[in-house]
Amino acid sequence: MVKLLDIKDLVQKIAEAISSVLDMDVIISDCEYNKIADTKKHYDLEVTTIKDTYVLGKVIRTGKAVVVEGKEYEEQCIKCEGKDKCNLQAMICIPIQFRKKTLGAIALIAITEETRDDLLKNRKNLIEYMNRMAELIIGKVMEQEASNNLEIVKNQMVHIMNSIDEGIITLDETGEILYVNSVIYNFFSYDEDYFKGKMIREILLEPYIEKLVDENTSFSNIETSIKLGRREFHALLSGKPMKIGGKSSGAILTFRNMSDVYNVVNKVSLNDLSISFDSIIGNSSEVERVKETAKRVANSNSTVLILGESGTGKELFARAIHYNSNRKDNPFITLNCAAIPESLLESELFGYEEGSFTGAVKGGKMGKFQLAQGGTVFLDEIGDMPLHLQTKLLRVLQEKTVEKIGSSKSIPLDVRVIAATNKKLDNMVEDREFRGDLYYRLSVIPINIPPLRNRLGDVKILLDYFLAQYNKRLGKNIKGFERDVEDQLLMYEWPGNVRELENIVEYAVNMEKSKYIKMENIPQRIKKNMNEKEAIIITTIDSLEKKAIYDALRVYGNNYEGKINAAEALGIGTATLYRKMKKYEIK
Ligand SMILES: Nc1ncnc2c1ncn2[C@@H]1O[C@H](COP(=O)(O)OP(=O)(O)OP(=O)(O)O)[C@@H](O)[C@H]1O
Repeated sequence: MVKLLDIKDLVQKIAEAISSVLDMDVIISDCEYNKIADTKKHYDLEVTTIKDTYVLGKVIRTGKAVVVEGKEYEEQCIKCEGKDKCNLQAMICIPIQFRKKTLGAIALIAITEETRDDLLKNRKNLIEYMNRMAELIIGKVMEQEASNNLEIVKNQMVHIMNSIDEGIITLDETGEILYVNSVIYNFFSYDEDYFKGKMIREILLEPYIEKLVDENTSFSNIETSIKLGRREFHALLSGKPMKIGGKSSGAILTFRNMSDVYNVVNKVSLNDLSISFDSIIGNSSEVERVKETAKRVANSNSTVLILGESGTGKELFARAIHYNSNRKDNPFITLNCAAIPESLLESELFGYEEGSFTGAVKGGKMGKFQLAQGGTVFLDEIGDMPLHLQTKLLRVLQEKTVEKIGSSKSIPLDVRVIAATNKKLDNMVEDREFRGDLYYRLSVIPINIPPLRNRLGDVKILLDYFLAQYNKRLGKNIKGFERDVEDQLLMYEWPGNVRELENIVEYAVNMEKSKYIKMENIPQRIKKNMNEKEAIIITTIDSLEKKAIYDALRVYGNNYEGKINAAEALGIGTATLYRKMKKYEIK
């Protein structure tokens, strides 16, 4: 609530205006007995504070007007200790009221006989006139209140705009900058006034902004940069026209700092996939060795090429390398080169500008390299990358910059590349299916993950690990595998490597109702594998030889000529045949 004290100067002016028109003195008090105005024209009593014992005090207390016809008639005056110094002849005192509350009072004081007579004669008109003056004061109070409220709202708006993470610039309908929030001016270490009054095109020349200002066309998420001096604010820009009462009144631009965009990406990719080397299970010397190499190179920026069959854990290693490097707080972005149609792969990798091809999304798109800024790009199945993109990838790796499709602007990159494949890249290089120069560029640090069948010693620990994992996930308490099940799993060759093992455990834990996993919950192919082994009857070389001789003699006959032909068919000499027939007792 605004107080009269807040508009003291104005109230004093009103008091002086009344005083000079009527040639009387005016004193105005607020409801807290502060003297707000005093014309001091003829009045002798030095009023510094208003006392509630004064007539003014009484009017404030009661909210009712008082007319004093002379000091000797008014109780307040009779009791007043300053009455001897007071040359008051008559007075009209009215309350200033607003929303049924008394905000103060106005006293009109006549000092001379002449003005006393005037005052008393015209008391009705004067009270009316003073009421108008009180209304004028109230009007000013309301104005002040509205302007205070406006100021509060404005301050709140500025506070809100400065507390959000996005940069904001507001424009008038000609494109002149009205307001810039702290994200923008702090970034450039300028103060707000540097921007105010400039035309937006002086700091940012974008066709979208021209269209926004001229045609009220909104846009969103355009990648752009404001360059001032040596600093560059790299952002995703959106713009919306502002309308007040249906009338166009400028526009608002919002800038999402690219590093914040990357952080969001990072948070998404961090969700549940941040892993350490400890979550790579295996105690075979092969796995230990690979882990050791990966740990050692984690903090280097060199490109890593991970080779290994499908399901051996290539992506797991790539993640462990990233999350154990000093890039761990930045994004880990994966792209499976085999899973994306060739036509889309290029734009997924490098991004594109709006309108660069049919079907391009409005506003363009950032490629994986850009999204991984400061972090790591994992290019899975790199062996499936088409040759023309291999050339482009090589350029990106060498120049450490990327150009979006349809743009000639180079964006500097700080990205580490980890590539992986289950193909024999060296053979592909020989067959000219993979560029040799890219192969050498990628395989600065080669890491070979051996297939599970070459480290069957890891199977037991992996089975126990995944059993515990799926018990936890599925809320079960399966203690282990029945003896014959475990024997079979330990002997299986795992063509699908760890992924296959994990899937088998997941299935079994899902299906098993007892405390130990039984044979019936193990896929047929593993049992088949075993059955096939069991069905093979291993025979000795001698018995095979005996059978071959026997069969040949049955075909060619056991006479002299038959034996010559049989020996020839068996690929041995006739003498040898006679010797072996003797040995095997074939008559
Ligand atoms: N040593 C390991 N310890 C724990 N889990 C593993 C291990 N190796 C692989 N896995 C798990 O096996 C599954 C397959 O691993 P991953 O995807 O890393 O293999 P990949 O070699 O990249 O496969 P692909 O070539 O098919 O992409 C994942 O669920 C992974 O967590």
